[in-house]
Amino acid sequence: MSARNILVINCGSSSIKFALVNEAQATFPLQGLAERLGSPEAVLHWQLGDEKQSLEIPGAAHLAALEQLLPLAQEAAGGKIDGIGHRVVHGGEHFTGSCLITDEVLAAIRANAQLAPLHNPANLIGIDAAFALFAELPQVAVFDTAFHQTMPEHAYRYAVPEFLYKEHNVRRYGFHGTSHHFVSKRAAEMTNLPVEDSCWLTAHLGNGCSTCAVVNGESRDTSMGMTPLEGLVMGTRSGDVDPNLHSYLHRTLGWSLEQIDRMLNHDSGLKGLSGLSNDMRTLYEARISGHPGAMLAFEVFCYRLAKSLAGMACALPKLDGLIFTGGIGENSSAVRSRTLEHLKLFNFKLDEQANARCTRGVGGEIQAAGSPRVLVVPTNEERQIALDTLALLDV
Ligand SMILES: Nc1ncnc2c1ncn2[C@@H]1O[C@H](COP(=O)(O)OP(=O)(O)O)[C@@H](O)[C@H]1O
Ligand SMILES: CC(=O)OP(=O)(O)O
Ligand SMILES: [Mg+2]
Repeated sequence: MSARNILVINCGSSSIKFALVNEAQATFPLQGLAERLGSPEAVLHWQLGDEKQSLEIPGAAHLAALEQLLPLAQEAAGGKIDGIGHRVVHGGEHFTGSCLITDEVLAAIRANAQLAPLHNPANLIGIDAAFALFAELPQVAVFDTAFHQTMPEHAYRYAVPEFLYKEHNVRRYGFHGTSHHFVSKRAAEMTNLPVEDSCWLTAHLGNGCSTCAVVNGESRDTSMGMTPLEGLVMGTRSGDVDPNLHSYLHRTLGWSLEQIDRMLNHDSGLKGLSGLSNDMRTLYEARISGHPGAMLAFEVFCYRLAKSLAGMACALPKLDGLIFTGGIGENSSAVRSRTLEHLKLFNFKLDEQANARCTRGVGGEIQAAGSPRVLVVPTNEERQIALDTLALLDV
């Protein structure tokens, strides 16, 4: 049997990420596809226009993009795609692992759309488009939430009346599980520690940001909650605010729930604090030239991240290393450095040369001699999705 090709589709709220993975090689040569779309990267990031980054998401734009992309992907794979893996953000309590997509699975994903309104509807567009074009291929859903189903009840329950959990699914789920899982496994490999006897704090810092405590290969706690809004400061999301903010804004300003949701999900975070941008690269430049909003956004981001990591440490019996990943975690030596300055009690110290070297896909250990281990580990959610898909094609 020749090595199989897996197409990975990650339809996000404002972008479609896309990869082709061949089981015999770490990266699939995507030249054909990359050239046709004018991108030299192996994992293509197809950004939808800025004007589309809103709640009124343009199903049509996602669909149109996929209708153009999928045939090109098939061509790039030499006409042979053996399975399709989809990132699905919210699987609720229903899914503790990846699974083949059936009608029942699709119904369960639709039922969870309320809990991840920015993500699940976009994920469903990807699945529908792939079924329309490749009806005969097995398709697999890989859930952001599945890795966190090992959290103990004291970590996943909110202190609200029990019936809200039992009858209405109100609990913490956690997200970015594919990434936290991938980087913690990879960190164990990089340090020659057995996955089943190693403990990590992970910080996934992309557009969405979350921390996780990983004990012996399992998630024990994470900063995101019922939806991907809880926890850290993110690109456009506020992270934690006082839950009374909703009623306060409603009573004092007359804002509707939709307005408040929109403000917290789209107009807050780095963008709201800086008044400038949700992009850490822009904020970095602006901060150097003294932009007060950019300086404040950077400081709040790093302090809140440090505070979350310190909290996550409660779930660990020991610490083998702190891992930075995601676009910001992998590239911003300034964020890594400033965050660790807030964690003095942990004795973290960085080797600033090693810290500066870790960017653009270069990972490694960055702590100074004698400090607890700190690693930069490039994440690869697409590869983990491909591996899960291959495993399900075998059963
Ligand atoms: N060189 C860099 N320095 C600082 N931040 C960076 C750099 N490259 C990318 N980023 C940041 O990474 C974030 C996007 O991360 P990414 O993991 O690609 O997001 P997504 O959640 O969409 O997968 C953006 O805030 C971007 O500014
Ligand atoms: C769950 C989540 O926040 O995902 P992303 O970072 O892709 O927005
Ligand atoms: Mg991401």
